[in-house]
Amino acid sequence: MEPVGQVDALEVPRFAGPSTFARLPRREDVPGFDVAVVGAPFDGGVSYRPGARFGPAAVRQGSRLIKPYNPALDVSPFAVRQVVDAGDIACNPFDIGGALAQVEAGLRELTGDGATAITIGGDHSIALPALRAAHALHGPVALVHFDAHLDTWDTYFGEPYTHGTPFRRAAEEGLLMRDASAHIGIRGPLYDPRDQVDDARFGFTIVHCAEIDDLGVRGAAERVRARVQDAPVYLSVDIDVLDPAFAPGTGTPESGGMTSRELLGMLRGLAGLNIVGADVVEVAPAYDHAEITSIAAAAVVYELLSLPAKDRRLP
Ligand SMILES: N=C(N)NCCCC(=O)O
Ligand SMILES: [Zn+2]
Ligand SMILES: [Zn+2]
Repeated sequence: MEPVGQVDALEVPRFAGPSTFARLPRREDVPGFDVAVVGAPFDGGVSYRPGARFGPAAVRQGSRLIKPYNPALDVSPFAVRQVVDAGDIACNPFDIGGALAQVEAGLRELTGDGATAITIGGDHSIALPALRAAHALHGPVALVHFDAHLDTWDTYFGEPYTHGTPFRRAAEEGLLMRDASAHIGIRGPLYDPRDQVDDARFGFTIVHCAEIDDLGVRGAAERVRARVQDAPVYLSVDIDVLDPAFAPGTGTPESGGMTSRELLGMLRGLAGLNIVGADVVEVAPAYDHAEITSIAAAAVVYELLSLPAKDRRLP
């Protein structure tokens, strides 16, 4: 059966009707699916500005202009696989551990029959249960992590589960392959020089944001490809990897970031990797202007949906 695609924007105006991601069908509207876009509206792990709980709704709204054909990768991602919007996972806003368990259970349920999920956060703490769910299916994964921040810190106020700590927990829990993961876009002040030593110990290499000036987008993508090779990849995009000019609507903005063109170009440069799961997190729409951040995040999700579709082209 042909996949059910988007509502036709030449028949029903883009601004009309329900706000599913890219105006795709809801999970319950089709018999089955290959890929689910799902919201994890939880922001109980933030250290600064709150509001990422409204990220999923804002990214859906920011996705209304997306069209079916992606010329940059020469694919029609919604024609070669059934992509659905699976709604939001209900997350307890008063219980971090409970919310993370709900995200893990929600993702396991969605992906148990071989589908993949792209999760829209929510703050970055939701990447930990997403990695747990990916690990349950694939074993240890290579993490490709776009962010201004390392997010491998230990605790905040003594708390282990926060948006600054998911990848330390993931390494401790054995969810990551040894020496296969990479951070891209890192910049800004650290707490201590040892932060980077700890980070390396957890198996990460860093493509610092300023290095992209010298390596170029293609060179930076090459470094990531060489690092992960054919490992199962979990791809996590903290929208604050973009400069605040390109993503003002986020909780912990850092000056001197990537342009959205660089980020989209780097994602396209990762076509062919074995991506088993992904997220886009930290969109906090209360700080956004003119949907700049949510449109960028929606474009990131679109590229993520296009990457595996590249291998599944219609004849
Ligand atoms: N935005 C994320 N995920 N992490 C930022 C942590 C910044 C801090 O140490 O407060
Ligand atoms: Zn960040
Ligand atoms: Zn982060």
